Amino acid sequence: MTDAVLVVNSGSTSLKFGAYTTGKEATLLCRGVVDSMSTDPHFVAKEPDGKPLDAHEWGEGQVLHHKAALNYIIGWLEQHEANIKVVAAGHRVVLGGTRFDGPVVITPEVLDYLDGLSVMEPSHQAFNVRGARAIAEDFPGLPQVAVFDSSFHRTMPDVAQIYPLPKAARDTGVRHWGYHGISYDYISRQVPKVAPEARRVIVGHLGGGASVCAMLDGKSIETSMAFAGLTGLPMATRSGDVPADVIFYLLRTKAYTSETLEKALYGDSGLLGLSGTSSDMRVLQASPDADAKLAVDYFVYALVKFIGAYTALLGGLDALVFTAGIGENSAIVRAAVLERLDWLGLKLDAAANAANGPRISTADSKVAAFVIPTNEELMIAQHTLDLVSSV
Ligand SMILES: Nc1ncnc2c1ncn2[C@@H]1O[C@H](COP(=O)(O)OP(=O)(O)O)[C@@H](O)[C@H]1O
Ligand SMILES: CC(=O)OP(=O)(O)O
Ligand SMILES: [Mg+2]
Repeated sequence: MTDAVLVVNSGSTSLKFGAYTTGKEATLLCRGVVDSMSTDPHFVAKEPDGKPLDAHEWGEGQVLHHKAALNYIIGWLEQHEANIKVVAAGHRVVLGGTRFDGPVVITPEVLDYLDGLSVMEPSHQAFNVRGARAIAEDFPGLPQVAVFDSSFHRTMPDVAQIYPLPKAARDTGVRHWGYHGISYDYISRQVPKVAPEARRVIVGHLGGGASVCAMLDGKSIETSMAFAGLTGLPMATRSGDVPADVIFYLLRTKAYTSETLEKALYGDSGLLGLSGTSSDMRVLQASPDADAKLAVDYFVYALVKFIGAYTALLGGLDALVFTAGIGENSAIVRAAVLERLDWLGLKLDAAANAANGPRISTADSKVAAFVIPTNEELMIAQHTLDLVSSV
């Protein structure tokens, strides 16, 4: 049996996992997902290089709760060819609130605090907590750690962490939290390896959820995803920034109720809303449809707008980094963004960009641009090992 840290990213309908070695440096043993948990649950496990290891289906119409999914995963790890004994679990939790600016060992009291934050972040938080609670109930002796997306952004200056609202509204706990911090934490540790001189860095975490982060000396000073997972860049199905006056108009005219509008902003907007056909950048890029092109154009437009603003906040730019699904794989989006940043002295190396980097700017470009694959799971495994071995 190999001892392992189980990394869990527990979402609303999917539960992603990775098993990592213990010891000084975490190394991936295997990973997988239980998908479509409320409609057609199926399990897939893969080797670190992506080779399929195993699969299982529960059947269409079946509902698999987080608890059952985690029991299945832990049982599978121990019993199948993987032969892995889970000795600790690390969870991705999007919001740590004011209490946690770094990873924390999970206790029942910590879980209650984190669950209490779900009202602020409806799309991830409650599901993240549910995964941790399921393990706490069924494997009570297992040490667990929560690693937060919002923690990385607690270095933002005070002025960047507030909104210009009346004190009564601010006193309810409204803050610019920021997200994707586990990914930014990882990237901030990679940047010095490829650009040791770079102090002013902008990173685009462009996945299904997407955001931009301005980093000075590896620390977040601003980020685009704001209070919950809805704001900033347009995303696969989330709107990104939409003015509050538009929201009020849609409610006042009764085009939507607050429930249907929230659902539309989270689930039917962004790339899907603009294209009317797909939330997947790959599909949109390949489509001849004018609305698909509009969706891609808007994504690039919003990205350039944030990069421009963040360059001003940083007082210039040394390096631009693309990461996550779109950032790592879409040469089209990266080229379109860099083309519009020519004024910054950013020069695209087209061949390197087509090969997905790592450096996609030319040697004489004043600003360097990189593709750096993110690794949120490794970051969670490492933080978990650090905390568990120190308790
Ligand atoms: N080759 C590609 N070209 C363009 N976009 C891609 C490519 N591969 C993946 N993507 C985009 O990446 C997105 C998923 O990113 P990822 O970081 O894996 O997402 P998440 O963590 O949100 O599930 C997909 O929605 C898809 O649009
Ligand atoms: C916080 C957030 O939006 O995460 P994801 O991109 O995983 O949906
Ligand atoms: Mg992601």
